[in-house]
Amino acid sequence: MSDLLDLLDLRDVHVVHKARTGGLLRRDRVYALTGADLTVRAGETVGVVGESGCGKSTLARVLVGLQRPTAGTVRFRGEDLWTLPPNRRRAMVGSSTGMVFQDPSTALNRRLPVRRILRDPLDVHRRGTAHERDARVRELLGLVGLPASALDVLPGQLSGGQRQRVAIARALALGPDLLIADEPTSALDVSVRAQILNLLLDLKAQLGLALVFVSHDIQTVRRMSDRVVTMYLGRIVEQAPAAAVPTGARHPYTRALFSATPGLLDPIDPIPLAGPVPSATRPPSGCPFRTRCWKADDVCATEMPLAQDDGDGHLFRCYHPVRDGATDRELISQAQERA
Ligand SMILES: Nc1ncnc2c1ncn2[C@@H]1O[C@H](COP(=O)(O)OP(=O)(O)OP(=O)(O)O)[C@@H](O)[C@H]1O
Repeated sequence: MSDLLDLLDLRDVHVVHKARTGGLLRRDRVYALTGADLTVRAGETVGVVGESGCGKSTLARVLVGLQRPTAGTVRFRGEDLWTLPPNRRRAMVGSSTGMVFQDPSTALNRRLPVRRILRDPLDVHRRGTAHERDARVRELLGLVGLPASALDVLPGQLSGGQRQRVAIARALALGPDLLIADEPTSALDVSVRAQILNLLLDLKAQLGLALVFVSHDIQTVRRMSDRVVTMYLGRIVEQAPAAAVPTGARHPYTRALFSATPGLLDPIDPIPLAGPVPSATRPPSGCPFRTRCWKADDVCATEMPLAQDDGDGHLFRCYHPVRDGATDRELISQAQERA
């Protein structure tokens, strides 16, 4: 049931790519996103974590209407996006969402001065008079903490951090309700990462934005988010209030992922997992994590478990969830025994 605070609602969304993974003539199906259910509410920050290739960017692209799902529905403020006429869909998504990509060097047109980069979305969407657009461009620069002197420079003349500020300003140009940041700091020097993360948090508070934040850096995700979404091999396996992660996480994979992050938990070693991540072209039947999970048994191979609700928006899909209050030491010894 959706309510007025729901901005985006994904129901049973699948994305299957065709890719040449097995030689020139063979095109395999890559199951990038499978059966995703996710609601993003106004003003909240949702962090998305998971190993490389688990479908985080695909999910982000679906959320901003850049990726059409193979199946399932994407509702934006209650409207089924992919049944709208293309012009309406683009206008709706374009003015209500903004996307910040990993690498501002490739995301910004190198030949255009900052002024043109920021004017462009306002011109395309015909926002206000020429005078108002110029004023908005100056306002955007101020919002991201850049001086007016940056208006006439090319992206190449700016530092990486300044370029990412320009990319954020551009994503904010049309006054979106939702900002999606896909690894927004991983291409930046370590010294400026915290500044960009703090800028995103300030903007979110100042403008009342919802923020979807995708990152490999799960410590940062946890610190920045209200809710943490864990993905594994194209599936959302858990969504938990950030305060409940990691020790209150119920899915074995979330526990294992966080246990591998130095400094977060007490244990000396990460929870050992069996074998590698299976291929997204041939995901295992049932729960995709079962081939590596120390708790898996025959039932896990049957079908994907239904989502269980732990209250307070905490959902997980597992036949053998981690017991509430289980310590990581306990989980490590269980996993070692099973190995
Ligand atoms: N256009 C595409 N064509 C074929 N396969 C694709 C395409 N885009 C993504 N994939 C595959 O879909 C799966 C999910 O990719 P995705 O980029 O969403 O993962 P990710 O979690 O964001 O990875 P990373 O953290 O490395 O960016 C991967 O197996 C990837 O190789």
